[in-house]
Amino acid sequence: MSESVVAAAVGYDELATLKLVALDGGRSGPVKVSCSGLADRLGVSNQTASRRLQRLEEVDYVEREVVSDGQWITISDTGESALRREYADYRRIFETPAVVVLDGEVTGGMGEGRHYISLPGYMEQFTERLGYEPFPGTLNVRLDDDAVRARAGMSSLDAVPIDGWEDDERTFGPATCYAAVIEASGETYDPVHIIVPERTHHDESQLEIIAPDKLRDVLDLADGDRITVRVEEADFE
Ligand SMILES: Cc1cc2nc3c(=O)[nH]c(=O)nc-3n(C[C@H](O)[C@H](O)[C@H](O)COP(=O)(O)O)c2cc1C
Ligand SMILES: Nc1ccn([C@@H]2O[C@H](COP(=O)(O)OP(=O)(O)O)[C@@H](O)[C@H]2O)c(=O)n1
Ligand SMILES: [Mg+2]
Repeated sequence: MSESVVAAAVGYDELATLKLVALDGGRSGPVKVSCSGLADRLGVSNQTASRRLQRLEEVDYVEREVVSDGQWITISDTGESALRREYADYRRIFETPAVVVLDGEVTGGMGEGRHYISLPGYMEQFTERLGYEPFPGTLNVRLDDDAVRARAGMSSLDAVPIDGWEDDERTFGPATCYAAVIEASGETYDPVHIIVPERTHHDESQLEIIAPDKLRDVLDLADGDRITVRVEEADFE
């Protein structure tokens, strides 16, 4: 039987039964199951529990050996795959993705990024903590609506903190950097970092990027060009 036919043939009742067999250890080898015990846990009659086990055997999700006081059940690779599909669904529901992909378009800013990035109080930290001296400025990206929502996922990813500091006249706020890769003009470029200054005049819809090079030059970017910024757990050094 093909995988798609099997998937359609087994409903959630059978999957719940398979899950209990797995919890009892059926994934790693034969596990002794009594129909009445299983029926109690599922809240169904003995007959129904027995029918579900038969069904799981018919679609090759389990192998069974019926003995006088119960049955020995082993979950097959196909059965395990079915459980893993459920597992993947729950991971999608509960786990924050380890990759955040943000799409948007290149835009001009207020012309202040250059000033801030050049300040020695920041530049020394960038060089030491990011491993490169950034081009003086921030490439600004106006994020698409769904990217504005997706950027919240960045908070669970690895970040490089940049500390606030002060000179004789004023204080400078801290910032957070996220290692990223950008894709634009059909090319991939890294390392870059998204920089999120704690004090900023931009709202969530704008992303600022720093990199060793002037990205407009190396990637031939102009205002309005599409760009993808991919933030991952991994270190891109
Ligand atoms: C590293 C860094 C530190 C910043 N610190 C401050 C700050 O202390 N106070 C402030 O008003 N804005 C600060 N800003 C934010 C800028 O004022 C502004 O919001 C933004 O970076 C301007 O970028 P743009 O010229 O690309 O539009 C900082 C920006 C960067 C990149
Ligand atoms: N790594 C970088 C940083 C900035 N830039 C560009 O360099 C210029 C100076 O950056 P900025 O942040 O002071 O200027 P705006 O973003 O405010 O326009 C802008 O045109 C940025 O788009 C770049 O191409 N690559
Ligand atoms: Mg900028």
